[in-house]
Amino acid sequence: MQTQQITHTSKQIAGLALKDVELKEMTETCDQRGSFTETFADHWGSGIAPTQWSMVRSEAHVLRGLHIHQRHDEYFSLIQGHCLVGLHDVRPTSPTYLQYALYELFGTDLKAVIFPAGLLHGWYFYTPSIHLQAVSESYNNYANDDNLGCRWDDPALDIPWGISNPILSERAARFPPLSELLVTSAILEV
Ligand SMILES: Cc1cn([C@H]2C[C@H](O)[C@@H](COP(=O)(O)OP(=O)(O)O[C@H]3O[C@H](C)C(=O)[C@H](O)[C@H]3O)O2)c(=O)[nH]c1=O
Repeated sequence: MQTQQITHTSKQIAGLALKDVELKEMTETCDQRGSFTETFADHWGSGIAPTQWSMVRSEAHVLRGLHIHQRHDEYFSLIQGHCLVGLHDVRPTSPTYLQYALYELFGTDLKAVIFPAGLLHGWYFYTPSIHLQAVSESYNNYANDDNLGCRWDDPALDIPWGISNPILSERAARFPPLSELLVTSAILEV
């Protein structure tokens, strides 16, 4: 059995270890045909029970988010490309409330960021990329009433993205600052 030679390591590059957030390592087993990697298994005990899996392609310089969901947990794994995953904790009862975490992921070092409801999250892609995403509540259920967001570059988030003028969706370009999101939503009352 061979394992993939890792040239770039997917890891947290800034911020704190946020409560209940996991960077899950995977084992890519290689042979002469290619490789095989388990990307999720119930027995990992990761604390998320996915009800929907999605595969997402992104162009270079795209930033998706920041979004917040108050009911569902989420799983993110980069399969191909190079990206950043930014998180900001807005759970008032969390010991890491209002702290952030920033991860740099490479498709050549498969890892998953798994995080609970109540964390603002977004992903930036340096190169054309493909990622897997899983949620514990399906989009057809949460889209209309649990899908808020805030500006990705609000200084109050503290996230050191190190990028400028990413490509956003029209909706994300209109997102309010964090302070407005916290006031206009019920996040502070959770
Ligand atoms: C999320 C989703 C979207 N869609 C459709 C709806 C739109 O026509 C299109 C793009 O959706 P959206 O602009 O919401 O996608 P993102 O901005 O990439 O949102 C995603 O990334 C951020 C960071 C998140 O937190 C969202 O939960 C996550 O799914 O795909 C679906 O058909 N199913 C889905 O589950």
